[in-house]
Amino acid sequence: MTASQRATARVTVRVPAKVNLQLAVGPLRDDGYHDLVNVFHAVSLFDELTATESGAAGTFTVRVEGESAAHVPADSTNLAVRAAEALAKHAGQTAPDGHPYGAALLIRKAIPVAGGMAGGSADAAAALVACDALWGLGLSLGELMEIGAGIGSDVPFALLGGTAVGTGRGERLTPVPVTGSFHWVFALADGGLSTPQVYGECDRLRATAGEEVVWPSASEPLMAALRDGDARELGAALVNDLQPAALALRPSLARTLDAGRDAGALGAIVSGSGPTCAFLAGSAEHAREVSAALAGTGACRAAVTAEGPVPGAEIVS
Ligand SMILES: C[C@](O)(CO)[C@H](O)COP(=O)(O)OP(=O)(O)OC[C@H]1O[C@@H](n2ccc(N)nc2=O)[C@H](O)[C@@H]1O
Ligand SMILES: Nc1ncnc2c1ncn2[C@@H]1O[C@H](COP(=O)(O)OP(=O)(O)OP(=O)(O)O)[C@@H](O)[C@H]1O
Repeated sequence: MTASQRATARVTVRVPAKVNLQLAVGPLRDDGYHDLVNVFHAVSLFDELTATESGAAGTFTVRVEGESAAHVPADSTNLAVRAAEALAKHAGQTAPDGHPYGAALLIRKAIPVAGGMAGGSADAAAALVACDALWGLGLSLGELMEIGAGIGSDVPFALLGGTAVGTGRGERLTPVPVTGSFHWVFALADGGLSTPQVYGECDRLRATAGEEVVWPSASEPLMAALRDGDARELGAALVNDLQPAALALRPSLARTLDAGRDAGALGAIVSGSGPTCAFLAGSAEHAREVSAALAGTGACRAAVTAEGPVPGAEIVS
């Protein structure tokens, strides 16, 4: 790429949030992670990330816009910056013409922060796709997923999208066949929950109860519901082993889940590590009804509708 091409180059990537349809938490490993069976589902709540050449060669900057921007770090701890830096390292730090890789990142945030919907991981995935294109690297999806797994367990799925089973710590993915679309309502909460704290609380609750931790496996009824496109069956099969921990740390979520069930949702579950709650509806119209009813109860900060599955991080311009 020439200096003048560099001055104008700009890549924008759209990346979805996720909800976990089944989050089965297995034993705690020696490295501090848990082995999982994690059925990821990408939904149509999107962050957008634009990467341009940075003013000073070889530097990385980030700016965050959106309602919750104040809660997202705008420095080198931002997961999007960490991902871009990891990609530059993978590519040998400098372009073939000797120009050091760098990028100015702009994130337009719509995914709730620390909400259990993998917003930070989504931005990391978007940065990988955007910088790969900006720098003309042409890495494969598999290569980007491998670099992403070094940033966070949820990052490979944000690249892949759709619906997929994650094993290991959630980074080893197998796509799951799905018929049609599912309609969701997400109840957004005030403030977030820390993922390590929720896993820690899960361990603590299990130890206190003397619960035997079994090796997780994928739920057959869940897989059948996805294959058949059956929202009622899917609603009944949703399961999240982190839910008791999220409820213990944020007891008000029990009221949010009840409010969604009372509003007619086919399934109600805490999304990942929470505190966002996810409700399954039978159609787009039903989702709008559940969303309006939920918002009216005051049991959440706001309710939004979305559908899934949708593709993973993709270049939009
Ligand atoms: C809750 C989920 O969002 C469900 O998809 C993920 O399991 C969390 O994925 P993530 O936010 O990308 O998490 P990471 O950044 O990889 O790990 C953060 C922390 O979460 C805990 N963690 C995460 C993944 C995993 N399989 N076991 C864990 O115990 C560990 O304490 C880890 O230090
Ligand atoms: N680009 C980013 N967007 C959001 N949070 C970020 C970002 N980079 C770093 N963070 C930090 O990561 C923390 C977790 O944010 P995130 O929104 O990814 O949580 P989450 O959705 O609960 O994650 P997960 O569902 O993957 O467990 C935030 O509190 C924030 O300090």
